[in-house]
Amino acid sequence: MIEFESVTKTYPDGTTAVSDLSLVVPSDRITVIVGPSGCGKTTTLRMVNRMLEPTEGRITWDGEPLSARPVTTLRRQMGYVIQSGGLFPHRTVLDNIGTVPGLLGWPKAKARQRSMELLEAVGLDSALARRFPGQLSGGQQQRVGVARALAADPLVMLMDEPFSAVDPVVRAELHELFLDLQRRLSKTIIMITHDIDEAIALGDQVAILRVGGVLAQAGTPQDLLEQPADAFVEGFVGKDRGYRSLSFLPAERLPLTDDPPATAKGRLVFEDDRPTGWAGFREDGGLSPLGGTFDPATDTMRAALDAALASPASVAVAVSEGRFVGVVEPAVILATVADHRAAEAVREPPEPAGAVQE
Ligand SMILES: Nc1ncnc2c1ncn2[C@@H]1O[C@H](COP(=O)(O)OP(=O)(O)OP(=O)(O)O)[C@@H](O)[C@H]1O
Repeated sequence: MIEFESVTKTYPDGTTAVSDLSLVVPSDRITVIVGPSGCGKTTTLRMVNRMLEPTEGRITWDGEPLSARPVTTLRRQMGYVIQSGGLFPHRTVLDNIGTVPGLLGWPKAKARQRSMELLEAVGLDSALARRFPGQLSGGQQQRVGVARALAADPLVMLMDEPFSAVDPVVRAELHELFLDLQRRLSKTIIMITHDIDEAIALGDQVAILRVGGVLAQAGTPQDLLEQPADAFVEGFVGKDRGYRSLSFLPAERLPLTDDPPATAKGRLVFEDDRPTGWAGFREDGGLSPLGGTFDPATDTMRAALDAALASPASVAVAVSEGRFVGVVEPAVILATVADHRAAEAVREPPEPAGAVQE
C-alpha cells in the first residue's frame, strides 16, 4: 500500500497545493482522487513518482519512504498515463508501447512481442501497430497510452485524467476496458479526475479534495453517496446521490411475488415462461413493451427501480436468463432500501470510522 502521511506541498511562490493530506492507497485496488479544478490532484499524483517532492510529511510504499527509493527504479515500477495518451507523435504505435521495455534494454523481439500482446489486450487491431498516433482516434490513442503504461508490467499505475479527452460513448467503452483489465491484472491504481461520476464508476476508494488540497472525505463510492461527511461532499456527489447509491445495493433481497395479475393493472403476457410484454395499456389492444427487466441474482436495486419506472404497469419484472422469476412494485423496492439503510445505520456509528479526515 501507498500511504500519504500528513503531506503538504507548497510551491516556491507560496501556493499551497496540497495541505496535510493523510490517505491510504490500498494495493491492487483503484483509488480515484477527485475534486474541482486547482484542488491539487495533479500535484498529489506527481509526488507519488517523485516528479515533485512533498514540502512536509512523507509518502511510504509498503512501509518504506519513497524518498529512500532511487527515482529511476521508482518510475520503472510505476506506469504513467496522461490525458490524450501523451504519445510520441513521430513513433509508431508499436514503438510507443515499447518505450519502457526499450529503455530497460529488452531484446527487440521480446519488446515487439510484448507490445503486440498489449495492443490486443487493450482491444486494438494488430493492423494499427504501424500507424502513427495522429492516424488514430482519440479513444484509440488513449488505449495505446494505457498499453504503453502497462508495457513493463508496473506495480502501480498513475493515471492523470486518462479518459477526459474523449466523448461520452468512447469514455464508457474505455471504462469497461479499464475495469476488465484491472480484474485481470490487479494493479495498484491512483487515478485523478474532476468527474465525480467517473470516480464513482471506477473507484474502489474515492478521495474527494477541496481547493487548497484538503481531503474532504475518502471512502467507498457507497460511503460517499450514503454518508457524505459535509455539505461540500454532499454538493459534489450531487443531488441524485440517494438514487445513485442504489447502484451498490444488490437486488437479491427484494421480495418478489410470482402472481403478476394481482399486482399489475395490466396483464403480463408470456411465451412459454418468458415475459414478452404487457397487455391492457394500448387502445388498439396491442402489446406494450416490458419496459425493462432485472435479474435479482446479478442486478442492483437501481436496475430494479429503473425496470419498474420504465414499465407501463409500474411493476418491475424479474427474469433469470429471460425466464420469469417474479414481479415487484416500486413501493416495495423503496421500502426494502429503507429497511436496509435503517439496519446499516444501527450497525455503523454515524461518523464513518476512518473515512473522514479533517
Ligand atoms: N509549478 C507551480 N507553481 C505554483 N503553483 C502551482 C504550480 N503547479 C500548480 N500550482 C498551483 O497549485 C494548485 C493545485 O494545482 P494542481 O495542478 O495540482 O491542481 P489540479 O486539481 O490537478 O487542477 P486541474 O483539475 O485544473 O488540473 C493550483 O492552485 C495551481 O495553480
